[in-house]
Amino acid sequence: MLTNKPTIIAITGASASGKSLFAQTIYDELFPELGENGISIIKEDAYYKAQDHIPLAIREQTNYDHPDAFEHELLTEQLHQLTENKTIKSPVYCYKTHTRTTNTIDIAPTPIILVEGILLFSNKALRDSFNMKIYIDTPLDICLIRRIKRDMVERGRSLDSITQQYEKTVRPMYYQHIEPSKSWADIIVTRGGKNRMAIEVIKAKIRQLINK
Ligand SMILES: Nc1ncnc2c1ncn2[C@@H]1O[C@H](COP(=O)(O)OP(=O)(O)O)[C@@H](O)[C@H]1O
Ligand SMILES: Nc1ccn([C@@H]2O[C@H](COP(=O)(O)O)[C@@H](O)[C@H]2O)c(=O)n1
Repeated sequence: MLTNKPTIIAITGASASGKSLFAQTIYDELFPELGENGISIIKEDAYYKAQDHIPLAIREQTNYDHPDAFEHELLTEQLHQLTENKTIKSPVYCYKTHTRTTNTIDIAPTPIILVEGILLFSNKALRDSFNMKIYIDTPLDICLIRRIKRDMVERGRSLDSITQQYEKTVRPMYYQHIEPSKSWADIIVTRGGKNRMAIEVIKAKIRQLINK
């Protein structure tokens, strides 16, 4: 049971810019002090729309870099529930089948909630849920190299499918929707998930929020 409303910290930026690594590093380094009742991570990717009703070959063509690919209303509603001290059932997404699994994960309210994803600032109601907005600003060519390596190993993709998707949707949507959303950020973090000074600054701010 929380006595104060959670602080919700959004971490956005291009695909493979280092959002997950940045969030996970802050989580791991604060976990010994805060414990599992102190800090949690929510991934925007979990809120990609379910596509069970669409054949797999068609799902492979979906534009996953457009705001309409996400159920942002559900994410906004669930963040609101967390601020009301309620436990949520967060969806679980599968990048191989391009839809949600039948599972959900229970996430209880914690004083600090890190939310990470590519289009967190694209929806006003969602954006207004955040107490702190961080943009990870990594050059797009670096992101592409990281994405190729990651998606081949972790998301079951071929080099051909990664480069086709990159040209068709990932790159254009970055310039249309993600890069302009930088203007909503309170803090811009250069380079990515290993910017040590940025990690220390955010950790210090979180400690201050927890101890006040
Ligand atoms: N600063 C960095 N230096 C080297 N590798 C990085 C750095 N930041 C992230 N990575 C790696 O790049 C890949 C994509 O990073 P990830 O955090 O998953 O990006 P995102 O969540 O923004 O899509 C991962 O394999 C991650 O370990
Ligand atoms: N079925 C899907 C769903 C999403 N993607 C890609 O994931 C990217 C966002 O996730 P990051 O961890 O990289 O931020 C996004 O760029 C989508 O293109 C996908 O390929 N397939």
